[in-house]
Amino acid sequence: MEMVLRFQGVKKSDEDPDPWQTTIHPGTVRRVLTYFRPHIRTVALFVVVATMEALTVAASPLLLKELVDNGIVKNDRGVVISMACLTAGLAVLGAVLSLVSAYISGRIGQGVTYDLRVQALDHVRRLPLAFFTRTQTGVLVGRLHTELIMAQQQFTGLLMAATSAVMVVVVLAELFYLSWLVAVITLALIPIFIVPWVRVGRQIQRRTRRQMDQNTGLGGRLQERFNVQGAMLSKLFGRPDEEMAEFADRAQKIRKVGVNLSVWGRMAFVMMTLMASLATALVYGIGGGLVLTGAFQLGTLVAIATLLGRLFGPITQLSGMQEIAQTVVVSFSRVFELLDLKPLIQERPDAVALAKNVAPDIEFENVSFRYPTADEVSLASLEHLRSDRERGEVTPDVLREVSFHVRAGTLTALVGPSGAGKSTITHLVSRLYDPNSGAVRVGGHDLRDLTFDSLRDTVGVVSQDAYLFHDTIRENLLYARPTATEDELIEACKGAQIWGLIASLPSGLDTVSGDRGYRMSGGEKQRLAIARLLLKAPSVVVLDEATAHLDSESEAAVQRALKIALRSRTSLVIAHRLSTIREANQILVIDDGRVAEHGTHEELLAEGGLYAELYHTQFVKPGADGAEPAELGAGPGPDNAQVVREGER
Ligand SMILES: Nc1ncnc2c1ncn2[C@@H]1O[C@H](COP(=O)(O)OP(=O)(O)OP(=O)(O)O)[C@@H](O)[C@H]1O
Repeated sequence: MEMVLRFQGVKKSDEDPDPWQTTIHPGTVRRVLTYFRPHIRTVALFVVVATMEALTVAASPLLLKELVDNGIVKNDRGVVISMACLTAGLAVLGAVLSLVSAYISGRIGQGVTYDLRVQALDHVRRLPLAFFTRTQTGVLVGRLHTELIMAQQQFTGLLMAATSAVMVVVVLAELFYLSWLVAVITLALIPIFIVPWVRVGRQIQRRTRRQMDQNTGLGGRLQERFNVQGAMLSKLFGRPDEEMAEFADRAQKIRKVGVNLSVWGRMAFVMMTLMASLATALVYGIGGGLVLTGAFQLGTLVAIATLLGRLFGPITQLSGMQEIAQTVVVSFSRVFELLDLKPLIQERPDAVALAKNVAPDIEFENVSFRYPTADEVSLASLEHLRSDRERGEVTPDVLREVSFHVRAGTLTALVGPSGAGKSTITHLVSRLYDPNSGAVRVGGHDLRDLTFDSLRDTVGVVSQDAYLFHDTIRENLLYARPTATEDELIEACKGAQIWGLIASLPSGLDTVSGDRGYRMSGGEKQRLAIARLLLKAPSVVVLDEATAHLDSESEAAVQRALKIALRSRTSLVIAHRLSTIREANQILVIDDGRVAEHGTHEELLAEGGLYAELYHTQFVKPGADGAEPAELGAGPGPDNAQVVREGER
């Protein structure tokens, strides 16, 4: 049976739907409890300390009774002093125990959420690229970070409420011991105080969750708009007034819920104080009368009044327990949702490693592929913009029955119209996706039979727009090989034709690069990526040549760097430069997800098919007799660096 947690009575008109109104699947609570198992000893210690704390709290009213009845009333100074000292001692002990229990409950709460956080981060790290292409980064970060912080706080609150449960039991037992009549009246009156309190608690919880959702939403939006690319896009295309209005609207909602929350928080405090005062008045009113009639001793009255003062805090805390528990379970279940996403790409238990330092061949055999649907790889709640219909929509095959063979140590160039499937082919070689049918083989092994480590070591990728972390150039390079020495780093940079630039920077390799550091040009970034590749020294290179216009100096430098990077390696290059295409051992012309033609430059030109057409319309400057070839997708540049043929390697 499914348990549906619904929080009724929320004004929804101008609010987003409440994501906390969530269906909890059977077994979720049990699954949350399994996270306690490793901390069971700490939980046991917590119960012991919480019980001791409750006993110290409960003992002091009895000492006060003794002080009044046998000290003050009987005029015995010794009893007064000793009971006062004992009460003070107990108060100190109670305070120490309270701190200890807060520490232990904090440890349990943090421990449980630590386990969940590490597990979730590890799992998300393994999810396929398709998951990240679909998911809104800000929302994912919110789910993994902000919401878990909230879960942890609530979790600690839940444990503190458990202390309250022990306290309520002990205090009620003592009340019955002192006067069963007062105890019964108290029990009867508790609901009158508790019902409004529960309502207030619920409002606070709901608003806290809404505040968190709104903060996460705004955080995600800021992250998207204020990174360098986002900021540039919004400066070039943005509609500043509308965007500002949207930000202001989100900020306004946060402000509104914040004001609301502070009022409800104050209301809780006022109610608590009011309840304690009313209870004290009631006890002294009724109990005072009983003392006058002789039914009660004065000490008993003082003890009961003190006890009641200590009952309300724990009871109010307990009354909010259900709401807190719901929040914890919902928070956890939102992380479980992520954990339950099965990575489409998995390593087989019997996976084998490829031989190291030997350039393998690459083979595509009848490979068909379509990009996975949103339902297959991601969660609706992390995508926001997609409709249910779109989520299940199956996209058409992007590759259809693709077969080709790249011999070991040779260069294959992929050319073809935009959207033909060239990048998709390279994605399959690095196993970012698995084919839907057919097989991709490297060194004779189906990629699905290889270990992730060995595939990662074997295949090196240089993309068009190489990504750099916001870190020093050194750290960005060491990412490829953490053990590289200074000399090896310099050697790689020299090979990639980027050392001249790095050496001229005041901080050299320690210059911070990336979005917020030293901004490298497209050509420089690609050469740094080539340096990273040289350090990694893979035996297969997958390269997407930059289409961006490079000045002739950069162009020549990139070509020289490539010449070194591709030497003795099996290479698959999405080629945009004529120099690369001409020098390739094999050219594959990709069109509409198929290999339309294959051969060398000369063979394909002679064939007079799609390649010849592409060559004449895009490779050769139109309109000029005997025109010089231009670079495909790049501006004209000297063809002074040649990628070596197999024989020259
Ligand atoms: N993540 C994705 N999800 C769904 N479809 C995708 C995805 N990535 C690419 N496609 C689609 O797959 C097809 C092939 O794309 P691909 O990037 O492989 O083409 P390409 O030949 O490399 O194009 P270009 O030269 O413009 O980079 C295109 O129709 C594209 O829209």
